Amino acid sequence: MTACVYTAFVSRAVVRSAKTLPLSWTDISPRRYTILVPWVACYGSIASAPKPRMANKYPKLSSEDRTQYLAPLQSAGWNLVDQRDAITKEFKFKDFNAAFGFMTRVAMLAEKMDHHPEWFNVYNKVQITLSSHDVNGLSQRDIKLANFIEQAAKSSLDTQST
Ligand SMILES: C[C@H](O)[C@H](O)[C@H]1CNC2=NC(N)=NC(=O)C2=N1
Repeated sequence: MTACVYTAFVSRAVVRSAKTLPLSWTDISPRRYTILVPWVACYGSIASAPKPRMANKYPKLSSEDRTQYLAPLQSAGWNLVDQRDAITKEFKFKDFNAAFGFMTRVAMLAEKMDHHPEWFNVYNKVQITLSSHDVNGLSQRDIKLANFIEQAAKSSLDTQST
């Protein structure tokens, strides 16, 4: 940290003294080394500083969360996947155009959320599975995306085949 404070003070001097770029390390004058070494030390101290541990904004769903948020989705046709903590649902549309339009809308939000569905599309069918890698299971991210998917599918109701 001392190196960082020192570095801040000499920054201006570095800019002023760096009129020409050195051709090799041996061309750097001892004066410039006194500036360069603290820079390296400064970056080193920042890089090796322990990263503050932030509580996960989207932790794994608790059993209360599951009753509250998963149950309504299960009633809407989402199922738990065997052998892993994930949910899945298959949507069927009128044709490929309707299916792809739906996927496009979902893709927009997924990218914005940085949370992407595992999905499989053939013609008018779209199978979707949701899970969160960082918690190795279901989180609020999956709930948010699943609820949006439900809305997007509903708005394609006229194009959704039953
Ligand atoms: C590195 C990147 O931010 C992560 O891999 C994101 C991207 N998309 C993701 N999608 C899903 N479904 N789960 C994740 O945990 C996830 N994490």
